[in-house]
Amino acid sequence: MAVNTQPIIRLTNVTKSYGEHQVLKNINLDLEAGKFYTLLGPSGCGKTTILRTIAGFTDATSGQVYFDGQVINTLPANQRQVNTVFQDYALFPHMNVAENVAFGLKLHKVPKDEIETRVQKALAMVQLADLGEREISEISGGQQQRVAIARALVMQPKVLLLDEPLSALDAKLRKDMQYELRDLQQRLGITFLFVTHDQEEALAMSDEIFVMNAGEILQGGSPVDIYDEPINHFVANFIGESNIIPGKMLKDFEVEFVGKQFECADAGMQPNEAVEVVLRPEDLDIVAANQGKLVVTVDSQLFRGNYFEIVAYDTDHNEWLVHSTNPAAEGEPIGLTFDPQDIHVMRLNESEAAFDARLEQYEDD
Ligand SMILES: Nc1ncnc2c1ncn2[C@@H]1O[C@H](COP(=O)(O)OP(=O)(O)OP(=O)(O)O)[C@@H](O)[C@H]1O
Repeated sequence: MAVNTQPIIRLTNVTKSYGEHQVLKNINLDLEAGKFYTLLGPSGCGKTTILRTIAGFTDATSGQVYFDGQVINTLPANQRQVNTVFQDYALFPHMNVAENVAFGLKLHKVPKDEIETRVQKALAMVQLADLGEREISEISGGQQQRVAIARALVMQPKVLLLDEPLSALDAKLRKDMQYELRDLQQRLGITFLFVTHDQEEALAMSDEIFVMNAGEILQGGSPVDIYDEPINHFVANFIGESNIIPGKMLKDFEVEFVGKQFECADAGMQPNEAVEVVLRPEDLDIVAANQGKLVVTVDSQLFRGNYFEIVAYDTDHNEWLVHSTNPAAEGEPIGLTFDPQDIHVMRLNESEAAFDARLEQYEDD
């Protein structure tokens, strides 16, 4: 039997403009059924606009939005099999918890006893089975957040859109909810599209992350791929902490930076092509100055609980961030070592679109 690989949601060449301001530029996105996806990017990059376009609250200026293979650009929001959990929860303050969850079902004229069963089940899913009769003003922020999720899940959507649903919670509750949401998604097996500007949250929760900036998706991939192989300076900087150092690709598997040559794992660039080299702070080991592949001078350090964050400078005045379990002496030189596969070489100003364009040109030749 053929496996259905059609994406549940597909966006092709979607743009959105408000007057002169283009807030989405040629968005292409495929979401498979049953996976946890995250849109990650800074404030104002267009994450919410993508969610609203999928939900049917905003019309795309151009391009197509598909649900299960059908174009849904003109389908009203209430007829889409998609529900949204909003950042501010948007609960009805004059209704109790159960009434809030029941609201959408009543609107769809679902029979009363079915409503009761489904509401109870949805409340149990988010561990609020006993709080149905409480007023919204009588529950905590974290519980309100769960009501908002229950209210969306009770509609049995195929896709759940979550717009920064954890941003109002304190750090501890936020971590707990990350686990719970991930667990819920896996148990229900529906597609989640989650929006955040918190890279740690995105890395912890997602099957796949789309990193956005200024209305564009710069890179999509698994958390490990995006962390280990950032496509450009922006992604490297946005996902985790990085040392990004200017360099030159001498030939395949050989790169130069800070005036020295290093073996690396990258290939396929022009000889002597100008590049940027990414080295993660946790991939650098400190050794005696005369044994290092590079020598840097320690400027300052902070104790971060399970490691020391050390700031140092090389002779070209590049700043180096190093994570070490041992402290270093400020003002003193230290040696840094790293493995060839810890060096990640990036082309300058690389984006997936630019890469794809190059590939197409290559295929046409
Ligand atoms: N109705 C509107 N009219 C004009 N501009 C809008 C409108 N809605 C959004 N924008 C603009 O579109 C851009 C993208 O907004 P969007 O809300 O999608 O960003 P975001 O990535 O979700 O940001 P945040 O993380 O702050 O919520 C912003 O510059 C915003 O000001």
